[in-house]
Amino acid sequence: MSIDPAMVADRSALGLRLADYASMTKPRIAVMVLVTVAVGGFLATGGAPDSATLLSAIIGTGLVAAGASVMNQWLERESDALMRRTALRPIPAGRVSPAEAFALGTGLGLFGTLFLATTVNWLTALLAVVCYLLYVVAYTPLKRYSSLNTAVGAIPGALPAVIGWTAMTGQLDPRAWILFLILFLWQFPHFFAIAWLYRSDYAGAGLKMLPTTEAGQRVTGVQAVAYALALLPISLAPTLFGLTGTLYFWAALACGIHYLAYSVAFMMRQCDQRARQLMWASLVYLPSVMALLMLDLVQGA
Ligand code: HEM
Ligand SMILES: CC(C)=CCC/C(C)=C/CC/C(C)=C/COP(=O)(O)OP(=O)(O)O
Repeated sequence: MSIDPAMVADRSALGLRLADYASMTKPRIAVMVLVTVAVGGFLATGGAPDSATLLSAIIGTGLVAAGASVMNQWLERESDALMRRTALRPIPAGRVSPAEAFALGTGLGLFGTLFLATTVNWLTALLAVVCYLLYVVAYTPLKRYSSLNTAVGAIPGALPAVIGWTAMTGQLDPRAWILFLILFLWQFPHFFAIAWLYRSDYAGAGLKMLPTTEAGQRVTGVQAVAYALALLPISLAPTLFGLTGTLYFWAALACGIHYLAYSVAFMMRQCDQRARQLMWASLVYLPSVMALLMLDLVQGA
């Protein structure tokens, strides 16, 4: 049997296209977002969520978040082309057309919302829509105008935890906002470290981040410390409000001190090396605290 070279070429072209689509959904960030949905679901149910509903919430939110990330890249195709970190993304590199990305981003958003509304509940679908709109319609355009964009972007970054909660209970509960606050505050040192590393890229593309101005550069480290400091007591709130036990309390305290120490080190000497270390510390902190919450909840359930 002979192999048709045209068919092989077609298949590998399709494979490359699907890989491009997948990369536009920012899969590593999406996975972490979905972990926060799961933790929200575990927290709402004392560690014993209905697994079918939670799985539906994870799939649906994943589709909406993926759509939002594609739309973010559709909107930023011109500024992405100007930055070294993003110039090779599928749209600026010319491998995926803007129209195709727009269709994918809106299609995933719509399908994910309908999926959540039919398999989970309407409140959860509504929160996902709010998240999508805040990310795409508020945060992304605001990057051109004000460094306050980070505070706006941190809302859709943190809301998925609340989505996990409402998926399980069908209602909003004040305790769901504890997890929201942990995620909200975590994002500032996370992003200030990243924005420091890419400050000239951002400035060159006309995007306003805290360290893209001299005045902002002077306070980037102080602000990272302020948010890491505020995060410390908030991260202990799950135990203080009776959601988790002492195992979580002490381990979260240790994680918070670790994150704070790297923020302080960056404040004391703002340089690329310490910014990179802080970025890594942020990427250690979040999965650690999420895993600790799960561990404590599952153990206590
Ligand atoms: C204001 C909010 C946020 C901003 C502006 C932001 C920005 C970024 C940027 C630009 C990177 C790429 C760094 C690089 O290429 O070296 C990154 C990495 C990352 N972010 Fe964030 N982020 C935010 C919130 C979040 C949230 C909410 C999560 C998850 C819950 C998250 C998880 C991650 C992860 C896992 C990485 C490393 C993997 C990767 O580079 O794709 N981030 N973030
Ligand atoms: C359910 C739902 C819609 C959830 C949204 C979750 C989500 C994708 C959060 C990400 C938060 C965020 C501001 C990322 C950085 O984008 P960026 O534009 O600064 O990153 P970039 O420069 O790499 O494009």
